[in-house]
Amino acid sequence: MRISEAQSIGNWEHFISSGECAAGTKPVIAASWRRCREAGVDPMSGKGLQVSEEELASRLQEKKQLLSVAKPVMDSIYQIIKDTVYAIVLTDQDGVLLHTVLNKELEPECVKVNFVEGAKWDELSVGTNAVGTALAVNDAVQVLGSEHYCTSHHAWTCSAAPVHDSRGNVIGCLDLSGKAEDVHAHTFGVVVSAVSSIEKQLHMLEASQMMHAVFQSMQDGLLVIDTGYRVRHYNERLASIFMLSQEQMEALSIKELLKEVDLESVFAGERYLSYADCTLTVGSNKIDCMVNIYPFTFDDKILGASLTIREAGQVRKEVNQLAGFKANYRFAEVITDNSYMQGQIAFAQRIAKTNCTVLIEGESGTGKELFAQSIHNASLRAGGPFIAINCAALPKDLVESELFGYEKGSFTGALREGNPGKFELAHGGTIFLDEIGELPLEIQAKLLRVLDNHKVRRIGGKHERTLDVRVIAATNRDLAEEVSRKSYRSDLYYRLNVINIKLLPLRERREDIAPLAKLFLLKCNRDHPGPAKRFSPSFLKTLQSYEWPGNARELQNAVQRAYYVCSSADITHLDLPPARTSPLQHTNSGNAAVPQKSSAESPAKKMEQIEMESICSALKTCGGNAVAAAKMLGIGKSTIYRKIAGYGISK
Ligand SMILES: Nc1ncnc2c1ncn2[C@@H]1O[C@H](COP(=O)(O)OP(=O)(O)OP(=O)(O)O)[C@@H](O)[C@H]1O
Repeated sequence: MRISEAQSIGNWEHFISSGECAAGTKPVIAASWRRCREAGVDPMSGKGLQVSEEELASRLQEKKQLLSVAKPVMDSIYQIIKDTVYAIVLTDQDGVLLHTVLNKELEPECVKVNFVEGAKWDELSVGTNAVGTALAVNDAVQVLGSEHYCTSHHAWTCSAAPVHDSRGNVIGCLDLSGKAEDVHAHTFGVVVSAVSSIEKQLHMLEASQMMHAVFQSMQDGLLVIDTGYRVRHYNERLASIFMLSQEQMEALSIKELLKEVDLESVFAGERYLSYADCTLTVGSNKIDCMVNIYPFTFDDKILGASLTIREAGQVRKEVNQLAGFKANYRFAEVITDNSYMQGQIAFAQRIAKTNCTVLIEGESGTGKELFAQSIHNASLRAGGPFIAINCAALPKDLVESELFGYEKGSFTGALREGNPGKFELAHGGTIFLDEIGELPLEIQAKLLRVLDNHKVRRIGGKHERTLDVRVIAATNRDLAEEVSRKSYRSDLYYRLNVINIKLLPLRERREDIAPLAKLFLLKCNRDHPGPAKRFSPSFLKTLQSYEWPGNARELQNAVQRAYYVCSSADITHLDLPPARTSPLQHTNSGNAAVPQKSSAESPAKKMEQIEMESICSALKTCGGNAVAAAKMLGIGKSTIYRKIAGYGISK
């Protein structure tokens, strides 16, 4: 119940003289008076304490966001009360006035008690007052006339409520102060509801800033459009994917951009659309992207859609990293004591830095892929993918789609979304086309076009994609010979053969047998726990006397096999399979992948017999699976296919 003004003054005088609170003093006021008395506040003073200009500037800066939200609210309150003698004041959490909106009539009164911007109105400075007390008790407070601790404020009536941030911390205080005789029952309610509106807006601002940060920090491009196909929001990542300025982004034609996408069905109410692979049109640019589309609703009505857009190149880069499409070997790991091979390494190191197409010739297992990987790793595109593809291992009718990709529905069996080819996957890196001699003639023409203009058109595709891919091809066939027999396109051969590297078979660089064998043993010892094994002189001698038609790969497998078979620390010739212990004559053939034909009695003939039998038995063990059989024998896939055909073995 409200007490009379006279009674209220009596209560104040009683407290000031005795320190006792008379009955009828509001508890919140009584508690404040006691705090003020204890702190030694002078009841005869009551002037706001002015902070320095620098301090005020820094406090204003700190409360920029609060001010931006509170000022319009204060202005709209002022519009309602402008004909009354009132001041609307915003302070920070320490009670320092940051912003005031007031009726001119009140100005002199405010100046008298220093109720102006930059003055501090906490309890300690000016005793009980709505701002100071609301901040002290963290609650909305109304202080009427002589409830103020200092006599100079007894002509005032003030209502104030603290403002909180989203975590509940007090960050300021809103106050409505006027003449005591103008006291109005609704003032307190106005302050409380204005503060609640300020707090809600602050929370929304915080949430929207959080959303903005999430938006901008996304690795994907984000685009929000409305059902009228207008751009509503986008993040910087998207502008950088599209390579557009802010103005260009805002003027973007969504219909043109998303002409491949069925937006109508999104707006018609389908929940979600996912385009695994989609070409976006930005002006004259075509950008391959992965696009997800999610509609957004308000009051159950679809207002638009949000799109997440990832550059296909970026996705592929990540997939390449995860799937291990990278080159492991470097030139430092290529072992050779042969001077010709050392020259080839030096040459390959030099040309690695260029973007030239390279053709590596050599028998199976001589280290062609090792060279290709080393060239990639020594090149400027070492950070990009290294995609190896064996042209001989691909079914003829799939070579084109594997190399160049296909669009959705381009042929029976094509994936719904379409698929990028190996050339696209190699964008920014190197493609290694092994067994290039096996490429069907019609694909040779298409490959030639790609090499000439660096553009790829997927099967069923409408546009060409420009790619940055270095091509390294390899063959164990004599391509020049194939060209002269017209079974290989001469133009493609010359286009591939810009840089030529020839690798010698192992039998023509026998000095490499021992170092390579030692390297392979070192790897075995490193990969297996337990005491290290070593070669006996008899083992190395036997290795030297063998022809190694499967070259380094065959040697590697022979060493690995011996390592596993050998039960002691010394690996001897007895740990080699019988074929490797029967010495062969040197054939001295430069590119002989298939053993040379000779008389029925020759050791080479015997070797062929052994080889054929080994292949048959491996095929039998592997249920006719040539790839598994090749693995078992330690020879390349293409080698086994060639030998199966050469010996006329039926799987
Ligand atoms: N000079 C070398 N130094 C170290 N390792 C080698 C060397 N040459 C070949 N190797 C090893 O031999 C194996 C076969 O090499 P690679 O796969 O490069 O041969 P390739 O000529 O590409 O064979 P294919 O034509 O059958 O595909 C690999 O494990 C490789 O590491």
